[in-house]
Amino acid sequence: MPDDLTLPPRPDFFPAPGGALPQHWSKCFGCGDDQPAGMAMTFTAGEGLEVSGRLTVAQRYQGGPGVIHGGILSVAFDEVQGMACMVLGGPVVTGHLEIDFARPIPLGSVLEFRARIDGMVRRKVYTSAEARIVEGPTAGDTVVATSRGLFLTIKPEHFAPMADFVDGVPVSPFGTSSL
Ligand SMILES: CCCCCCCCCCCCCC(=O)SCCNC(=O)CCNC(=O)[C@H](O)C(C)(C)COP(=O)(O)OP(=O)(O)OC[C@H]1O[C@@H](n2cnc3c(N)ncnc32)[C@H](O)[C@@H]1OP(=O)(O)O
Repeated sequence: MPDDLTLPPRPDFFPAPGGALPQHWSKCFGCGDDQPAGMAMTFTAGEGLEVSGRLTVAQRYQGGPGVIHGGILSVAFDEVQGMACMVLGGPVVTGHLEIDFARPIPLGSVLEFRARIDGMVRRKVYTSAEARIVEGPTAGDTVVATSRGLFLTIKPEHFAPMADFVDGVPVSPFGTSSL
């Protein structure tokens, strides 16, 4: 990470710690409630710049026998770190995402993710996150996976070339941007 990072303020529009975060897009595969094939993750504001997310590891997320697929875990980390960027009040996209898979995660587990912005420079937003199993046979305080992300703030026009392919009507979660 660069040395000259700054941290954004926590804005007034952001929910108080423990408050639910709105979906960023109802059709999102990770969190949308209008996406039947999706992962239906839910998110809560934490202290400071932290957010937490929950994922129930459904049978259909199986990769190796009995365990979560690594790609599904990657989606969850992408999503929770993207949601941590919600404090910025405008859209971001993932530029880089890395995951360390530390422990097997059995199907049926409930995972809790915690993520935060570690710093920003220009349009680059550096994030990190970790996951623990909070329900299931191997639940405990052990960190089962960690991630680092780089998100880029974008102008709403970023998605304009995709207008012909959108399934649904995007809206701004806090009314702070056109996405
Ligand atoms: C309230 C509002 C709600 C919002 C809610 C959001 C929730 C979201 C939750 C959703 C979760 C799901 C989210 C998803 O899944 S988002 C879907 C997956 N991601 C994408 O589709 C993004 C595709 N990529 C692009 O569009 C462009 O490449 C982007 C926009 C990322 C950059 O192209 P752009 O032309 O704009 O920028 P630039 O090239 O001038 O680069 C600018 C700076 O960035 C640095 N750089 C760039 N790439 C990388 C890299 N890979 N590693 C390291 N550094 C990188 C670069 O060196 C430069 O640095 P510097 O010169 O300044 O030092």
